[in-house]
Formats: sequence, structure tokens, C-alpha cells
Amino acid sequence: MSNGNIVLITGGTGSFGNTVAKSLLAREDIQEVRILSRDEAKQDQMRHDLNSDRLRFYLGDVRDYLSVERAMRSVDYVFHAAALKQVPSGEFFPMEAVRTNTLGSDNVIRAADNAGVSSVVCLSTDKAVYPVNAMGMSKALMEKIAGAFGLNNQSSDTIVSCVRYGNVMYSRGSVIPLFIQQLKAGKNLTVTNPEMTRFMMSLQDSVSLVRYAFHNAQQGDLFIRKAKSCTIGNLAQAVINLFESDAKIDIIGSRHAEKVSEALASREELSRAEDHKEYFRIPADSRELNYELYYEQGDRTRHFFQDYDSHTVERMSVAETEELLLTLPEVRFELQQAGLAPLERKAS
Ligand SMILES: O=c1ccn([C@@H]2O[C@H](COP(=O)(O)OP(=O)(O)O[C@H]3O[C@H](CO)[C@H](O)[C@H](O)[C@H]3O)[C@@H](O)[C@H]2O)c(=O)[nH]1
Repeated sequence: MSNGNIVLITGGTGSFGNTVAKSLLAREDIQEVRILSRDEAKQDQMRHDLNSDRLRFYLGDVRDYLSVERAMRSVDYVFHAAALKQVPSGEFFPMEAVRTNTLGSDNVIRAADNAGVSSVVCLSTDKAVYPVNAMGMSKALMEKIAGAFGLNNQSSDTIVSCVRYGNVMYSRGSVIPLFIQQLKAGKNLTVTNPEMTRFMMSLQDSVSLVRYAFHNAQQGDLFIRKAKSCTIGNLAQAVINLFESDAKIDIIGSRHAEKVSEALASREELSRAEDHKEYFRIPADSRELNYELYYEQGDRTRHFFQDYDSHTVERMSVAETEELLLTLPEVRFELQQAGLAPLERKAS
């Protein structure tokens, strides 16, 4: 980045936005960090917490093009994090997911192009791979819109890319804080299906993924970070062990539109992916829109028969899951509150 950079974070009042905003404000080469979001109370909280005259807030909604356009003026870089993320609510209100995640993302990309932004990184999820729920479907379409941008706007100066996350550990409303609350309340842990698997990522991992995409993206790229997975049964047991609790596990059955495992990359994507050590880069399919060609010639790249799936990648044992949980500041704080001195603790 060069001097005078302005960075916009859509949906920037969440945990991702706060972490990225803090690290950007710590850099002198960033002129301004803008947050575009809907909730004025969360903006006010963030204004007080970060207390910087280089932080500016725009009230608006990615669904409303004019509010996006206003926030986009003179911006150099965009992190597009605004989204509806809850799977169950998307099942009841799928068009709400479409409006925010799909049409809203289209607004962000078009406004960025019109404003001459250099780079847009769109945040997606593993639930967009072979999606079974409305949240994942709306995000899959966002990825398609981001990937198609370069095909249709070859003279644009705006690079549009995506990153895909697994489960961000301890994110708001997710299972780890729920398990800890249940333990603190003296309840048993509610496990949907102990064999279910999820990719586990820390907030820091997700921020480094976005940073990697930002520095390496070519038009239409999608990046994933390699990750280990764990079964939810192991996750629950690891929480019980760390808190030295005698709570039991109650099996409650899966919720609306859940998968037993998630894929961070499909077999079709893996066949054209580049291995970048900790990351995979999945370039856009840049073939032209001329169907006749494909009656005569197809895609001869190597083919994969397995997805990058949380059921088949390396799965963490209970002890490894404990180690990973101990790296989370929130878990350490909760352990300290419970008088369990996390600093000297070693996972069992
Ligand atoms: O009481 C519960 C609640 C959840 N689970 C299980 O715990 C795992 C994780 O559940 P979360 O609700 O924490 O996460 P999800 O996988 O449902 O989805 C989360 O991860 C996604 C990325 O894959 C998105 O970020 C999404 O917003 C976020 O909610 C799932 O297997 C779920 O079945 C339980 O066992 N018991």
C-alpha cells in the first residue's frame, strides 16, 4: 500500500471488522478506515473503543446502492464483510439472504468499479460449496458474481477476489461460547451430532487469509486457508476437559439445513487450484463464452475425486482441540474467571 490509502470495511462493526480496523489504524500509511454498516449503536461502541480520528462511519446498507456509493468515494481498498450469516434464519427468509448476500455484494462490486477502487476482497464461507441452505446458496452466487466481474469488465482497474472461511472459533452466536455458557450455568452440553465435522479457524487465521488474498489476488481469484477439522463430539469433550467439568453431553439432533461435514473447496475447484503452502488459490475459469468451442474441446486438466472436506482432512484429537482452544483469548479469559489459570495449563 502507498501513502494516502483509504480502506472501506462493509459490515465493519463485527469481530472481523474490529480486528482489521485496529490493525489498519496501527499503520501510518493508512489515511482513513471507513466502516459501512446498519447499526448506529454498534458504530458508536466501535467509535469509543478504537478512538481514532482516522476512523469514519457511514450509516447505510449494502442493499441500498446509493448508500454504498456514498461510502465508496475515493476509496482504494474494500473488505466486503457485510452479510446475513445465520443458517436457520436464512431458511425462513431466503430472500433476505439473497438481498444482502447476493444483491448487496453486486452493489458493492459495481460501486467499487465505478469509484475506481484498486481491490475488493469478498468474504465467503465453506457453506457456499455444494450449498444446501439459503445462506450458502446466496454466498455461492456472490462468489459467482465476483468471479464473473473480470470476465465482463476486462478494462476495469478493480481487482475482485473472494476468500472462503470455515467456522471462525468463538464468533458471535457460535457453538464454542454457547458450550462455555452452558457449562457456567451448570447445564449439560447440547451436541447436535457428535460425528459432525467443521473446519476450525481462529479470528487471526481469518484475518491473515484476507490479507493474503489482498496481496496476491488476480482478477476473479478465490482463496482458502488450509485448516484442520474436528468432530463436534471432540469439541464438546475438549471444552469439558479444559473447564474440568463433570457436565455430560446431550445429543439433540441437527438443526435446519445443516450438513454433516463442510467442504472448503470442491473437487472441481481443486482440479484447477494452485497450492500456496498454507493456502489454495483457485483461479477464475477464464475461458470465453463461446459454447461451440466446447463441443470440440474440453478441459483436460487433472481431475480430483475428493473435495477438501472436513470429514476427510486431518481431524484433531480431543487433546489437539484443547490446545487450539487454549490459543483463543476469550477461552483463556473464561478459564481465568473460573479460577483455572490458563497460562500455566497444558492440554491433557
Ligand atoms: O447447540 C449446538 C449448536 C451447534 N452445534 C454444532 O456445532 C457446529 C458448529 O455450529 P455453529 O452454530 O457454531 O456454526 P455453523 O457451522 O452452523 O455455522 C457457522 O459457521 C459458518 C461458516 O461455516 C458461518 O460463519 C456461520 O455464520 C456460522 O454460524 C455444528 O456442527 C452444529 O451442529 C451443536 O453441536 N450444538
